[in-house]
Amino acid sequence: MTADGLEARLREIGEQRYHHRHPFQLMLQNGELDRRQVRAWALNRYYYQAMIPIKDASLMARLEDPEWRREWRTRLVDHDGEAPGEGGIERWLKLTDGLGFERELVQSTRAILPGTRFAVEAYVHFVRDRSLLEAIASSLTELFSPKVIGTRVSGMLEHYDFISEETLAYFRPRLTQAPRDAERALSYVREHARRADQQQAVMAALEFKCDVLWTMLDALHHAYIDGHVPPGAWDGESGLVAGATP
Ligand SMILES: O=C(O)c1cc(C(=O)O)c2c(n1)C(=O)C(=O)c1cc(C(=O)O)[nH]c1-2
Repeated sequence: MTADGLEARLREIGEQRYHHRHPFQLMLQNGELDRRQVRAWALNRYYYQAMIPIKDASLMARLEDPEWRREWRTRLVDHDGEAPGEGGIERWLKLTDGLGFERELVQSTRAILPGTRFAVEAYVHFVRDRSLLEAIASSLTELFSPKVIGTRVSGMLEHYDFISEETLAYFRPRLTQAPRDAERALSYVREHARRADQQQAVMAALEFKCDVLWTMLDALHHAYIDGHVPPGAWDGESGLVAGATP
């Protein structure tokens, strides 16, 4: 397959399997969730945010070219910031603050769903254990994130009176960071996946990553929409600051 052919296949995988199609995502953007369900989403997704720089640090440690390490380093800065109080993780905490969560509960991650934990850990392990090409390819879901983020942000602002531009501040920089990161990862993959077996591995890596994101939303759906909250996971009430609207 040519590089263009491979890119077209990758875009097809995203169209079919990315979480923009997940029922929980559709309910979130269409205003069909209650405050408790939106809280559960923010609480669980914190774990993804917190682990992204850890997976990127492990990926970066395997990049032998300083040029590529410099490129990848910006991802760590985007999430961790250059100083305390900055960066994506901190902005995600602004969202959980806005939803009334105590930071201690969020940052401890003790109340997240086991499904969230297993899915996110699987991503971190995949990036650590597979080839560098597969690790980089697994970040390519970001080709599709600006669109789903745009729909999610405008839907949430329209439908939920407990959500504001300020609490959703996490997503604004992602609209420029994600395309930049995805373009770099895509150019790496186009250049390095030449043989058929490499191209198959790249497509499988993207499918795996779509499954990670899908599984995170499945876990939320099962617990907080179907009502099967696993033992030990957030019960919908605890961990809120005194005076937060239930
Ligand atoms: O809101 C979203 O739908 C969404 C999706 C994804 C993604 O496609 O993996 C990421 C993000 N957000 C995100 O904010 C982010 O920092 C991020 C990093 C990565 C990655 O795989 O390295 N994906 C994503």
